[in-house]
Amino acid sequence: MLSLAIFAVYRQTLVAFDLLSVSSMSSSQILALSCPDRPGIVAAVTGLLQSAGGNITEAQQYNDPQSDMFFMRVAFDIDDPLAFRGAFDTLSKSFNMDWRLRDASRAKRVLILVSKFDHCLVDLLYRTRLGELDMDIVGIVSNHPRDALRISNLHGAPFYHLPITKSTKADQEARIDALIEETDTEIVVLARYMQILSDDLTHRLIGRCVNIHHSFLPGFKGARPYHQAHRRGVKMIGATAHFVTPDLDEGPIIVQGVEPITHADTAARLVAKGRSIEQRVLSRAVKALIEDRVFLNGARTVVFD
Ligand SMILES: Nc1nc2c(c(=O)[nH]1)N[C@@H](CN(C=O)c1ccc(C(=O)N[C@@H](CCC(=O)O)C(=O)O)cc1)CN2
Repeated sequence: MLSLAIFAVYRQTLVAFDLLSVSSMSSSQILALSCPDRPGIVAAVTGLLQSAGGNITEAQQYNDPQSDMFFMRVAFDIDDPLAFRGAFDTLSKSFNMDWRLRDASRAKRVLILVSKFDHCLVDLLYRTRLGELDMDIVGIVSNHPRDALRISNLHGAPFYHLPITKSTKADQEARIDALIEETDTEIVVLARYMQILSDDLTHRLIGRCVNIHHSFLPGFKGARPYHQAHRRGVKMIGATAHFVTPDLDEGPIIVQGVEPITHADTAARLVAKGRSIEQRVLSRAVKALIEDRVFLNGARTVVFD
């Protein structure tokens, strides 16, 4: 009886090590690609994955009939991602693909910029602490000194107070630019950052800088959108997370959200009601970006749920 028990423990140990050895070999990868549409793209990608021993865990694709562009996102487990990368690089050339492949276990490096209103910053930090947002916050930049420092310390993220005046705007932005390079930032989040970024910087951040605008764009662009909406007598207010481009508040839209309001709501009430919409919309957009679910499609986007 004892020998049976010992054998059972021995067998379980072997199984555990075997599982460990297998799981230590395979890694989870995310492949995101776009290319001119043509027949055979999915077959070619999935066929290469199968021949490389990849196991697909999630896949979405979309062909835009207007732009005639094809978009695909594949999550998969594979033992040798480097070998697959080499083979896929060859395949991608025959389809003129724009693609990226990364290890899903590596959190994206994100820099957050904030000004006076920090409700979106607080929400992003909280959702990161919960594990809802799997991102590596490499720094928090504020041009206002007040609460952002205390909040950053709570999260343990490096805080950079970069004040700005009319005469120091260019220098201040140069320091942000340097920080993006030094920290190897992948995504820049403007969490109610109330400074217009230069054309040069926005061009260099195309497709990886997101802003939360506190209106349902294209309505009420520019400053004080809630007050504009109140004067217009709207019955819905909203928020829009969009890519940042040189054209203020015109960037491709990633996520939007709305809430009803009534005739009795003052402009201040709209500001208060809007905070939770902004938080919800920006966090959804950041989650989509860090999970490689967002694709630029001309002036629009493709966002895979
Ligand atoms: N190049 C871009 N920069 C920014 C964008 C954008 O789409 N393209 N979005 C804005 C956010 N924003 C509205 O959501 C916004 C921010 C700031 C201003 C503005 O007039 N700022 C003044 C300074 C105001 C101040 O000091 O309080 C300025 O920069 O001269 C308008 C709209 C973020 N940046």
